[in-house]
Amino acid sequence: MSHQTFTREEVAKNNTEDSLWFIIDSKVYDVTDFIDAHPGGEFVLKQVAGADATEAFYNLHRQEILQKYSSLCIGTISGETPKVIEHNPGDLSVVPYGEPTWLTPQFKSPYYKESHRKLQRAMRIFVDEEVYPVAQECEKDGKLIPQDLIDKMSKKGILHMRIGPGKHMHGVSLMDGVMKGEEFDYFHDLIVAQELVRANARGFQDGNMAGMTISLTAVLQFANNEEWKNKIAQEVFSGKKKICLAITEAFAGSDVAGIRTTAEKTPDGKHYIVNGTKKWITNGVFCDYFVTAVKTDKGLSVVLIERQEGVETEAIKTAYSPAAGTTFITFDKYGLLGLNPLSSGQTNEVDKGPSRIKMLTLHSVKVPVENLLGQENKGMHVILSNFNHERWMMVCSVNRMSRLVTEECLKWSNQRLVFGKKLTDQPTIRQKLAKMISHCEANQAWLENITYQMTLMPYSQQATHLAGPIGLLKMFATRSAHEIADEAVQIFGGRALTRTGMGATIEMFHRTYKFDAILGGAEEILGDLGVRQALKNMPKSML
Ligand code: HEM
Repeated sequence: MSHQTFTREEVAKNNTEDSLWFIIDSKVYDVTDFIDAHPGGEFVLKQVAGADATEAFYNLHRQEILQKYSSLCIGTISGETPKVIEHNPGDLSVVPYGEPTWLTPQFKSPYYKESHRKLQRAMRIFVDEEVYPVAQECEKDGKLIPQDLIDKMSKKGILHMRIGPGKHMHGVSLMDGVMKGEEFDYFHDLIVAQELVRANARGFQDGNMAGMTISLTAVLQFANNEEWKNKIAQEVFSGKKKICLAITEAFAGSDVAGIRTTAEKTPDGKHYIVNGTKKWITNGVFCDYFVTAVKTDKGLSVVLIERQEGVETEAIKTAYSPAAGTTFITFDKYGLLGLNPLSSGQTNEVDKGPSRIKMLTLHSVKVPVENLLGQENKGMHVILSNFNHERWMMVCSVNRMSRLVTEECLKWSNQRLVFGKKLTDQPTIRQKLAKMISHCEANQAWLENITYQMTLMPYSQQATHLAGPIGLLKMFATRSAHEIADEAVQIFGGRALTRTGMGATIEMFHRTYKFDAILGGAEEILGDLGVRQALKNMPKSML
């Protein structure tokens, strides 16, 4: 920005098409060459030529637009200081309730130590500078996450952190030495999950290695060969290979026991031959490894299948961006013929429109028996073992996104003028905001309480005591998301229905919050789980 200063009289003289200036927040903008390109049209700009357009501008745009178009700014009004607060990478929100209580200067929290604060700050800067711009682009174009960003995350230990605390963190330096992997606990885990959500792109959010967070854990906990386990873990943590969880099928969603994909042992007992299909597999379109639930002779088993002959992946069109890489998978020894065989590393693009499906068609899915995870026919234990962490992570994310939406509503209703008044002057709008804030705060407080219990319990005890509360919390968090999405649309009106402009975040949230209400266990199933677990602990005697 130029440091030239002008008087308001000088600006007023530049009020024609040949020289069109105006003032926004004591800064002078020369939009003469921008008139034709302005998405809101030239007419509105001519109406404020030479004048102070601050109120008109903030009634229609967000602050970031001025940062993006900063080259239009030619100086400031002499003797005046801009009032609008600009957001810099790493900054905390100054909007009330824009951050959870522990990040609000006036409040204290018993849960967070210095290492949590340091990690939060480092993650915030990384997300603002590196993840956000990529996420926005991928979300828009339907592109898959670029390898370059995966490499950066790997170097900072973010891929390690996303699996949660554990032995895999030992010896890992996090965020260029901000803390040691050994110190990493579930509150650090919560921070990583909530900061990543701020990239504000729901499809990309899942495309950003969500598959790994729910599948690599099975390899780390249940691999039957230490050397093989370390090889897979090393490949995935370095970002060279991608892994996902393949459980659900057209025939089996929350009712995992209903899966129909079969794994038959070869006569020599050295391999399984896998046949079947898997649906809604997050990241499947670009993965090298699939942690797959299969039916073996006497029950369920879990095997790691490598992308190979007979594995075919096909992107599914969903309500959110193809950046998520949601997949339909076929394990078929006959496969489909005549389609382009592509290796996962060859493309980071999913076409849009009718031809956007990329298939990987190879032949014969032969899985070495060494790839069995846990014991044969005891796969249910493997599958269930990660559900709690997955659901807890989803609560971290959906609640942070709900907060972001609430923050957007607070900002918008405080700047938008309707009938000559701010939206916040209307009691009905304040009621909506009250409801949204309360849902965010209630969920975060419950989440932190459960997280604290997690820090004190080994994983086996978490399954016994926390599966129910986590189920109930996830149900509540997604019911809250439903309420928040609904109220946010009413506050933003027509702008909540367009994918660009002021209401873009609201439109995306309203279109996609249901992913969280379904994935990882549907609301109804989780509510039921929570109550059934509580009933199990009811005293036997009459009360
Ligand atoms: C440097 C100054 C300005 C820039 C860089 C700018 C840029 C933009 C951009 C990028 C949009 C697309 C919507 C969005 O992303 O939010 C937009 C929309 C719009 N702009 Fe501007 N604008 C400027 C000043 C103004 C002023 C002073 C007015 C009115 C007096 C105005 C009126 C509008 C209108 C009516 C729309 C359509 C908004 C809607 O339907 O929601 N713009 N502008």
